[in-house]
Amino acid sequence: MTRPERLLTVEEMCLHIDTYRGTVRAVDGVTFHVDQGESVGIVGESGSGKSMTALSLMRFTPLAGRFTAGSAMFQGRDLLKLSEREMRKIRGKDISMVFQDPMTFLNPLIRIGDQIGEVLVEHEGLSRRAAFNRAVEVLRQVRIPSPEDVAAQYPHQLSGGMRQRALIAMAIIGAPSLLIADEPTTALDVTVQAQIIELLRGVKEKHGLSLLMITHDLGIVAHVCDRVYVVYAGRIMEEAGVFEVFETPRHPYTTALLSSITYDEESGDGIGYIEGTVPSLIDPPEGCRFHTRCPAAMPVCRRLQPPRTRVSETQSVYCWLYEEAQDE
Ligand SMILES: Nc1ncnc2c1ncn2[C@@H]1O[C@H](COP(=O)(O)OP(=O)(O)OP(=O)(O)O)[C@@H](O)[C@H]1O
Ligand code: NI
Repeated sequence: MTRPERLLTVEEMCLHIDTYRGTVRAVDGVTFHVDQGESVGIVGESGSGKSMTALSLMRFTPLAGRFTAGSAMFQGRDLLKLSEREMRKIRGKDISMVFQDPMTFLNPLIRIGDQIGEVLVEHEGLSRRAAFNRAVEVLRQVRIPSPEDVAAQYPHQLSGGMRQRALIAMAIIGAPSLLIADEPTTALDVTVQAQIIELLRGVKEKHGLSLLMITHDLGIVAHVCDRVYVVYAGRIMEEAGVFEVFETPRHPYTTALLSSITYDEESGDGIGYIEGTVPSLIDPPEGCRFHTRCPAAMPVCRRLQPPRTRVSETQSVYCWLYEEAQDE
């Protein structure tokens, strides 16, 4: 078996944001990777640092944010250290991103076709007209009906689902090798959600790109991802192949997340929501971040951050339950 090529390697990445209330450790020592052609999920509750992890890779982080440690190697370069000018060459061309709310990214004053074509004007030197025509083609690829008409429209003239399709068109027109999608369906109707997820899957296959899917929804992970990282309060708790995460979850947090989604099955009972909320990342718990909500917490969990324990080729867990030397 040939080893797939590594596309992105993030090691011990820390993004700290200074606020008037203190420093938010939004991403706090996160290690993960994405291989060529792979679809990787980052899943966790609200406030876990998923978006900040994604935005860090695009360097769309808040002004008050600082990378205090770590690296994010992409095609031989550390994304965390590039200048804004170098990043601009990468965005849209090598790495692109789809957001939860397309309106935060689409310019309301520019025609859809011109916005989508912009990356070709900027990076490939195409004329406005040629770029517009290519945009129409890509709008067709993402199955927008009457793409010529839509390309000439403005964002507010489109429905939410169509806007998200347009954003996906914009994300793929530059043929990036990595597409990051941050909760791309959360703001959409349920039926439209399924269509957008299917579209992303299709786009990934067709263009052979890698997908980093940020979501709180394990259903989407099951549907789209090859592997997944479970995050909590700015740290990774577990990483696993998509079957492993459902069949043999190891971390108590992963188990809790899984039980929180089984409620809508036949019986309707057994609602296992996770008690409590994600702690403030200004003054997060010592030791394992999850110990304050963990049913299996031991004294060591309160004091020391658990190391990574490998349990299979593709599964690792950061939990003292799996560490031999836990009585240190
Ligand atoms: N601009 C900002 N300034 C300061 N803190 C921020 C800022 N944006 C986010 N945070 C904080 O960073 C932490 C991580 O937030 P993030 O948005 O990455 O979480 P998330 O996992 O994406 O959650 P959600 O599922 O709600 O999108 C949170 O504690 C949040 O309050
Ligand atoms: Ni988010």
